[in-house]
Amino acid sequence: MAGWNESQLRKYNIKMEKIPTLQYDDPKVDSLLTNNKPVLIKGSKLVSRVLKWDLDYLTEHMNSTCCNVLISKNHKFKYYDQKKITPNMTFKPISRPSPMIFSEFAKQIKDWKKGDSRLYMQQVLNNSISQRIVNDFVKFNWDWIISKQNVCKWGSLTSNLLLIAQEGNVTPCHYDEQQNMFASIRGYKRFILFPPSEFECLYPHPVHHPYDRQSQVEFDNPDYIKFPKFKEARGYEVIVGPEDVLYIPMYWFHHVESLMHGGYTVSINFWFKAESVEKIEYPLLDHHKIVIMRNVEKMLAEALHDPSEVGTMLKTIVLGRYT
Ligand SMILES: O=C(O)C(=O)[C@H]1CC[C@@H](C(=O)O)C1
Ligand SMILES: [Zn+2]
Repeated sequence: MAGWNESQLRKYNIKMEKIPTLQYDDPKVDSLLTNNKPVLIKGSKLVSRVLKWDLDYLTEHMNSTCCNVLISKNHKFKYYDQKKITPNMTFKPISRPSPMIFSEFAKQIKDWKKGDSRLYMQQVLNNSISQRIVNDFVKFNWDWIISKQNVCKWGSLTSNLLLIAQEGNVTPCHYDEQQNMFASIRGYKRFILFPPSEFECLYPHPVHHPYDRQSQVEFDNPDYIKFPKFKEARGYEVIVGPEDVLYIPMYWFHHVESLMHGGYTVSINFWFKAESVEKIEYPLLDHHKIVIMRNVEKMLAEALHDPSEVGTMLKTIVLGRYT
């Protein structure tokens, strides 16, 4: 019995294949990881000793800790970079930070009624959290995850994000610039992943926009006039359940949703810097091309002293000359 069913998934008009699911000791796991290919890994026991991290336990041990909570008028929690909001910009994000102490967050989740704003806790785990949480943190299967970090020659572990979502919460499609091992502690999450080569079908916002790295396409109501290639996007789908670990390769786009009617979910991710020493070899990999495009946007904005002129100059370079 899977513990979930198709009726709990939001419906999108996207072509999707499955992501391979392998046992942690299957040698194919390392070959997928080292080739930047997603894989769902079972049996690693990465977070098995913290399965007790439910709202009651965390309230008891994080009670008065102030945590980073996002609040949204709908079910979407689209990340934005505060530092990229300029004074003359009219930017109205769907979700916004609303820091609160853990016990308040837990209470609002429990008392939530349809129509209320939704909440999503996304709290970086550091030693300012309670001693008990720190004690639990050291019980992760560090030997296993460090062995993966080494076999893939990833850089340092930069952070762990503790994620507590209400059922049905959605993190819209975006990519990150770090390697990610994503572990589920409670509940089920559906991931739709797209390789970096799908960049032109997913239309991420310009680099200097606060929504940098986030797709402009509303999956539940795509604007096929503005984003015609979205029709051709080919994704990969996987359901991540308790104790599963999903490898999300850097620069792979991902849409994440906590299954509807599945209760709240508790997850934790492990973000690693990319290769410690990544020598660029040819032919370039698809994610290298995203890095190059990002550098072109950054360099042009720097040279023009005005990010709003970047699009005009790129059109001048391309239209009628490279098209
Ligand atoms: O781990 C990542 O890369 C993310 O995007 C996290 C931020 C929101 C989380 C979610 O599960 O909804 C996933
Ligand atoms: Zn992400």
